Amino acid sequence: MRLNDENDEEEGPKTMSHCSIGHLQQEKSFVIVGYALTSKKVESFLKPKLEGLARNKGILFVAIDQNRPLSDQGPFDIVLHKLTGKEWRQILEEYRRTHPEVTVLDPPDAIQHLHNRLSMLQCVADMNLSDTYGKVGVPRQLVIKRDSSSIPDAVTKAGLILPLVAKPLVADGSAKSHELSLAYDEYSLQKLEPPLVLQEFVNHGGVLFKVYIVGEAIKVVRRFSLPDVTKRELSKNAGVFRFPRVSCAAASADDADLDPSVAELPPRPLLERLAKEIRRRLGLRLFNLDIIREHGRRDHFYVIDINYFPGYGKMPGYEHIFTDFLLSLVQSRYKKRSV
Ligand SMILES: Nc1ncnc2c1ncn2[C@@H]1O[C@H](COP(=O)(O)OP(=O)(O)OP(=O)(O)O)[C@@H](O)[C@H]1O
Ligand SMILES: O=P(O)(O)O[C@H]1[C@H](O)[C@@H](O)[C@H](OP(=O)(O)O)[C@@H](OP(=O)(O)O)[C@H]1O
Ligand SMILES: [Mg+2]
Ligand SMILES: [Mg+2]
Repeated sequence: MRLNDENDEEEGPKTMSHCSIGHLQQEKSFVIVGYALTSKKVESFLKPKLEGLARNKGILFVAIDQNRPLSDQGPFDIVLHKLTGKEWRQILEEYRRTHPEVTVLDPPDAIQHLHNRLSMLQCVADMNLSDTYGKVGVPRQLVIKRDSSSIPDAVTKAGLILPLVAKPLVADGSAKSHELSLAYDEYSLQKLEPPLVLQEFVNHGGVLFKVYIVGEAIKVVRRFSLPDVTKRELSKNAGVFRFPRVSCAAASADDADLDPSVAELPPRPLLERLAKEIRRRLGLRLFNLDIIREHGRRDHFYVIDINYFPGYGKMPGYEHIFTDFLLSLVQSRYKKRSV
């Protein structure tokens, strides 16, 4: 591996056909990052600018062939992945056991926490984060495992306040796991198919904060979100409405003409504490958080979603942040070995 990064000018990527991984590894001149990503993710993340910058910093991205044993490939310094399924998880766990020298980003069992919308937010609830900068919680929520006819009673018993956001319990990256609905009355929820999480909708002025985390680096952007629901609207409407992935759209709300009390970013020290705690508690390094501010309560924040290996392509300056992070991982391993 080459640890200096003084020359980080951007350049187009070179393909691996010109040089073998073994040769580069042998010379210990490159950090080799094996990646197992969907083609959609490769397109949005592994852009020419990232590959070019990485190469100039001594990092090479190499595609993992899922049809060949992982141990026969590489050798890798780092494995980067976002694929689902039990089989892939087992392959990675086995690889981690037999290759402790390789950093797998991130460990599959840690990622599993994010595949269930209840366990995803549990660590934030447990944290009970409250300091001079503000308070961070999660919306009150209820899980419906089966039997949709039980929903109206369950909602009343739990004392949840309408409207509710209904989210599939499983958040595995499938299109279905992103099919969310807003319910104005509990009876209409019987139309939906459990397993579900029913979450109180928190008015937040139609803007949310996406907090991207790459190791210790944090970047926050504003995105458009669902508009507030007024008491009047609630009393006049009934039913359950599917809504699109509004905050996932690449359109940023950073330049929009917004009410300053809505647009003000959450205090940096609060986000740093939150991110650090989630990293520690979940053992994750690559994720983002969706955070909203309760409308009219400057210091009250709610985490509503955590995503593993999100769309970093939409994070400003991700190429520099990501490559620095990869180098820091190798450097810290290197230091550990030489003490
Ligand atoms: N409790 C809530 N209160 C207010 N708005 C909410 C709440 N939960 C979700 N939303 C709105 O719905 C959107 C989608 O919800 P969420 O982020 O949980 O879904 P997702 O499918 O996991 O999204 P992503 O594409 O970020 O993975 C949020 O970005 C936000 O606009
Ligand atoms: O494919 P799944 O596992 O569902 O993950 C998605 C995340 O849930 C989203 O948060 C990502 O979008 P953002 O980076 O806008 O959060 C989204 O980014 P993308 O729109 O670039 O694909 C995905 O990473
Ligand atoms: Mg989200
Ligand atoms: Mg999500």
